[in-house]
Amino acid sequence: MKSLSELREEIDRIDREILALLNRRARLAQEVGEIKKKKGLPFYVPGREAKILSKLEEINQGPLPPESIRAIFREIISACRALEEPTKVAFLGPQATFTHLAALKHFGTSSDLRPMDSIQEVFDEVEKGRVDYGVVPIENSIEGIVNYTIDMFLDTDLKISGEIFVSVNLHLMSKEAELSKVKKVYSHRHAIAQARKWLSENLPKIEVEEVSSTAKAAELASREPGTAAIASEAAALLYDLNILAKNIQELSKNFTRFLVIGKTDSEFPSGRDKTSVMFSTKHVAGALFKALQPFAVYDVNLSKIESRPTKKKPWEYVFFVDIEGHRKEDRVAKALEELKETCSFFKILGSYPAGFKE
Ligand SMILES: C=C(O[C@@H]1C=C(C(=O)O)C=C[C@H]1O)C(=O)O
Repeated sequence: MKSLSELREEIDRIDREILALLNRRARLAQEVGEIKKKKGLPFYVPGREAKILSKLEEINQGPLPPESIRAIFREIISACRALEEPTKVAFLGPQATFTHLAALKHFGTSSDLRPMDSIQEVFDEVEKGRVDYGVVPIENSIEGIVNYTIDMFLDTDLKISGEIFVSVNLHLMSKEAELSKVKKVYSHRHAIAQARKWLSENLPKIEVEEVSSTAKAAELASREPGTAAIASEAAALLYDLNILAKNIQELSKNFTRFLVIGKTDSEFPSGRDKTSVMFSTKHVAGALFKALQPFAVYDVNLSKIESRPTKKKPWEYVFFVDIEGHRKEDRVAKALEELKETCSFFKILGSYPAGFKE
């Protein structure tokens, strides 16, 4: 068996090799950047990045688990991209919200991440070209759709270029060191709903106040003695709070799904893509059935359907549908073409690499 010092020497040697390889990779990415600049192509190619990650996952033999491989390579890619220019990303702030975690998970720490006060502001920043992309929440696995985000697509021409899943682990945190000192709890509406059972069992008579985000709740709890927040671990770190109870959400498997919005979708198919469309049907019997039939005919799996009021005329609806596959794949293209023919309104919101649910 090798001694401790021998093992450490070998690790140091390997680290030097990794460093040299990382810089070789970075120089190649810079060359790619030069070519893209000359051709006027966007530097960020989400489909290519997703393909790199899934290929590495495929060949990985461990012991590192796939989520570690993805996290490490996300950072490598983020750093390589930043050599050209850090990708500018607006997200629903403040710092340490779950949307911030989603943006970090997708774009890496070498990106220029900018917190915004509202979902509307994230859309505005992208539309005005002040940032390259935006990250907004779209649905939670327990609470369902984020109406505000989905309705924004009625009024914008922005496209979807990515999706991100973040597992929501909610903790009760406070400046206080004991639960008995907590007299009031702050959090976001969704987080309060997800922790309702725990609250009624453990803090039954306590005032609970809704605020705009879990991070805002943590900030308030850091300033007001006798209060606590339900928020993420990142918020506890940022605001230096004690975690008094861990994982107080009702279901241990609780995810929020986020969308990346931009001026274009992800044109480059990654091999594991989704496509989102919105449409309205004519007011005739069987219209929705006819609209969705092409998906069955061309064997295209539908992963979500949501209907929302158009807000123009009462009782008129627009449907939002997510399907598996890229709009450039033959069967998807055919199904979408046929769907379009049956609709009074139809728009492709974008094709993008499917997010990883870890
Ligand atoms: C290097 C490229 O440009 C960017 C950086 C990538 C990387 O570092 O791997 C991948 C895709 C692009 O977002 C490329 O397109 O290959």
